Amino acid sequence: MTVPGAVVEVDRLVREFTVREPVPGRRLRRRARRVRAVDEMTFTVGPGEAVGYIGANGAGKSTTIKMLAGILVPTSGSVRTCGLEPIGERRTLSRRIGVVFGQRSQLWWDLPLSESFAILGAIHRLEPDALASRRAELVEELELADFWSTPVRQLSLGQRRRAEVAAALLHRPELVVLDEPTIGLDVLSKQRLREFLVHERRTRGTTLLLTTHDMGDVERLCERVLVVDHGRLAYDGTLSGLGATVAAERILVVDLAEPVADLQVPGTRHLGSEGEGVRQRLAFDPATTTAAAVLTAVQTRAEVRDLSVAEPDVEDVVRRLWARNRAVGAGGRPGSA
Ligand SMILES: Nc1ncnc2c1ncn2[C@@H]1O[C@H](COP(=O)(O)OP(=O)(O)OP(=O)(O)O)[C@@H](O)[C@H]1O
Repeated sequence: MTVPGAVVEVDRLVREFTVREPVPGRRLRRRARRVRAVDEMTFTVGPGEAVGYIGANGAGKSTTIKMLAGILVPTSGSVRTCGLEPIGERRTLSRRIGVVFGQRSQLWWDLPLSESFAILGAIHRLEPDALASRRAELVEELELADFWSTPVRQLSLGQRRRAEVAAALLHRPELVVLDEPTIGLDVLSKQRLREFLVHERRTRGTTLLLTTHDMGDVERLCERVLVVDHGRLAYDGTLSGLGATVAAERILVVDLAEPVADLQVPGTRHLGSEGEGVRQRLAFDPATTTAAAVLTAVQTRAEVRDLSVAEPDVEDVVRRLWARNRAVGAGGRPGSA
C-alpha cells in the first residue's frame, strides 16, 4: 500500500535482534534469544507534519528511525521515506533527509566547524551561492558565530548539538529526523533549539520527526504524537488527546521550612519525599485542580519556602497509557485516538 505524497510510510514493520544472554546457574554458558525491537509497526507521516515519537527506554524508537533513515535493514514489513526505499536508495535519500543521532556525528572532530560545513557543502554538491546563503542563515539562527572557527572537539554539548542540527539541515532537507535533540541541554539552549526548529518548519514546511523523553519538546514542537510501547504503536493522535486519554498529571514539588510527615492533600497523589520530608512531590490532575489550589492546601499543613511545577516524564505517561489499555480490556494492547 502506498499513500500518495507520504513523507514516511511504515507498514507492518518488524525488526528483530539476536541477543546472547547468560544461562542461569551456568556461569560460562550463553544462549541466543531473539528480541523483537519493532513489532508490526504501521504509520504514515504527511508533508509538513511535526511528529513526536515517544516511549520508555528500550521501546523501539531508535530502531524504527534507523530503519527509516536507511541505517538498519528491516526484518520484515516495509518502509518508504520521501517515497524512496531507504536502504536501496540511500544516496538519493541522503540528499532529501537530515538526521541527527546522539552518538553519530556528521562533523569532523579535529576540524573547525567552518571546514566541516565546507566539506558537507561539497558532499551535498551545493552551489557556492546556495551554500553561502544557507550557511549564513544557520550561523545566525543557531548562533554559531562565536565558535565557528573552533575545532568540534572543543565545543560544549549545547554548541555541538546546535552545530549538528545545522549540519543536518544545511542541504535544506524536506524531512528532518532528530533522536533526542535536546537531551542534556540547559534550559536556554533547549529553548533556542526549539525556536529554531519551529521557525524552520514555519518558513520551509519541513517535516519533523523526533524521538524524545522530554514532554516539553513534544508540547512545543509536535502537533502529533506516536507512542511506542514494546515495539508497538500504543497511541497515535494529538498531545492533548493523549493528555485526555491518560489524564496527564502535573507534579508540584514543594520545599518546606522544616521536615514534615508525608503530606496528604485531597485530589493529589504523594509521589515521594526527600531530606526527611523537607522536599515533597505531589501529583495532581490539571483537569480537576490547579497548582495554586494544591499549594493553598499544602500551606494549611506546612510552611512552604519554594516550589516548582514539573511536567510528567514520558515513562509516566506511557505507563498510565498501558494501564488504561489493560483496564479497558484492549488485551494489554494499544488503541489509538
Ligand atoms: N544492535 C542491537 N542488538 C541487540 N539488541 C538491540 C540492538 N539495538 C536495539 N536493541 C534492543 O531493541 C530494543 C529497542 O531498542 P531501541 O534502542 O530501539 O529503544 P529506544 O526506544 O530507542 O530506547 P531509548 O529510549 O533507551 O533510546 C531494546 O530491547 C534494545 O535492547
